[in-house]
Amino acid sequence: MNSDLKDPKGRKWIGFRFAISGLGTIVKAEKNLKIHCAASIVVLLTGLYLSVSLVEWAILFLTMALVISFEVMNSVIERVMDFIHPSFHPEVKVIKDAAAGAVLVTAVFAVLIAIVIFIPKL
Ligand SMILES: Nc1ncnc2c1ncn2[C@@H]1O[C@H](COP(=O)(O)OP(=O)(O)OP(=O)(O)O)[C@@H](O)[C@H]1O
Repeated sequence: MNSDLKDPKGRKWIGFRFAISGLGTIVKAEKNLKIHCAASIVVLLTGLYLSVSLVEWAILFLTMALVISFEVMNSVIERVMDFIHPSFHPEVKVIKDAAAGAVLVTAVFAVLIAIVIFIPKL
């Protein structure tokens, strides 16, 4: 076991460090996640440029968190399925397609939210 885990002073940071490391690994490996992160940067810059309100910022932050989190979970599900069942199976297809569908739902609504917030300010 990692000796850091026994360090009572560092304990509260351990989960945080592992979480950042996990995110880094997934972002490096997944093209779609890089695209969502790039889109989030564009949204942040657009929000600054168009001076969106505090409530609009809150909605944009929530939306970006939702899309990125769903994409991370989609990648995790893909990896779990590849690990436990590397060969083709119709149920794996259903699971992976449904996980991808969940990301699609968040992405479509994120675009709608961006349109509703940004278009009237242009
Ligand atoms: N073991 C499998 N059994 C059945 N279908 C599979 C299997 N692996 C992948 N697929 C099909 O291929 C699609 C893409 O799966 P893959 O794991 O390659 O993800 P990906 O190419 O990273 O896709 P995404 O763009 O959603 O991240 C799945 O949605 C599913 O339809």
